[in-house]
Amino acid sequence: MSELLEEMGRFFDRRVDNYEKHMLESVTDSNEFYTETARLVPKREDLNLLDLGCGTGLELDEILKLNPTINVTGIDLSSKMLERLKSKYIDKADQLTLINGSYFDVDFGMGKFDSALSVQTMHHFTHKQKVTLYKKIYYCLSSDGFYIETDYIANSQKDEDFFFAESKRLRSELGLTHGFYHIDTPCTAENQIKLLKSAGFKEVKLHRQYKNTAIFMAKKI
Ligand SMILES: C[S@@+](CC[C@H](N)C(=O)[O-])C[C@H]1O[C@@H](n2cnc3c(N)ncnc32)[C@H](O)[C@@H]1O
Repeated sequence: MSELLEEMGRFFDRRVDNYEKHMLESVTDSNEFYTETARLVPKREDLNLLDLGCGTGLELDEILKLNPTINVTGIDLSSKMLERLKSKYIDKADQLTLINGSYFDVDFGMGKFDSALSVQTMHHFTHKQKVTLYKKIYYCLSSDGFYIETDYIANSQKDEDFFFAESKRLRSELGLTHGFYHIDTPCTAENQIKLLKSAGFKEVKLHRQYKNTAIFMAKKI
């Protein structure tokens, strides 16, 4: 496989050692969006949270400070990222269920979670893939549950179109017809809201927008 596009899990497996340093020191506004995301998670005893693309747990570092009794199901394609997360929280092992797989394939169940969230992982998928996934998230939430998405966003439709065209061009040049590869295809905040609403979420708000990252809150009812 050309190094131009790396398979998603392998991309993060290979970068695990420098991952947290990179996110915390080089990604614009990361000093704010992790803490703000954590602030939105309800503070209730024994809350059940689904974390999609949990990685090494940067958002969980903040969430666990505020919600020490939280139960987290974390799903990630990269086994190395999950190993790192596990080693950080040996003392919280009974609160963490870690699943090495794709959140497109893993069954989330029905009404099992009080909240779901994803941080910096959804900007790799098409509109159609996202709506399919958002429907799964919708069904796995309890009736008063909500989904928080913190993600890299495109600042205009022109930028979004450019990212998707580049992804299509590279995939076509490399003959990649399926599978997840690491290439950024962020959507505008407006499109994100439309996609979440079309999956069934009743109230979708842009909670906060930073330079290249936005936090969305999508309520089930
Ligand atoms: C940029 S990292 C974000 C990790 C963590 N949420 C954070 O903010 O530090 C993106 C993560 O999403 C995971 N990921 C990407 N696509 C995935 C998929 N289809 N299923 C599960 N995990 C996925 C990657 O393996 C990676 O760990």
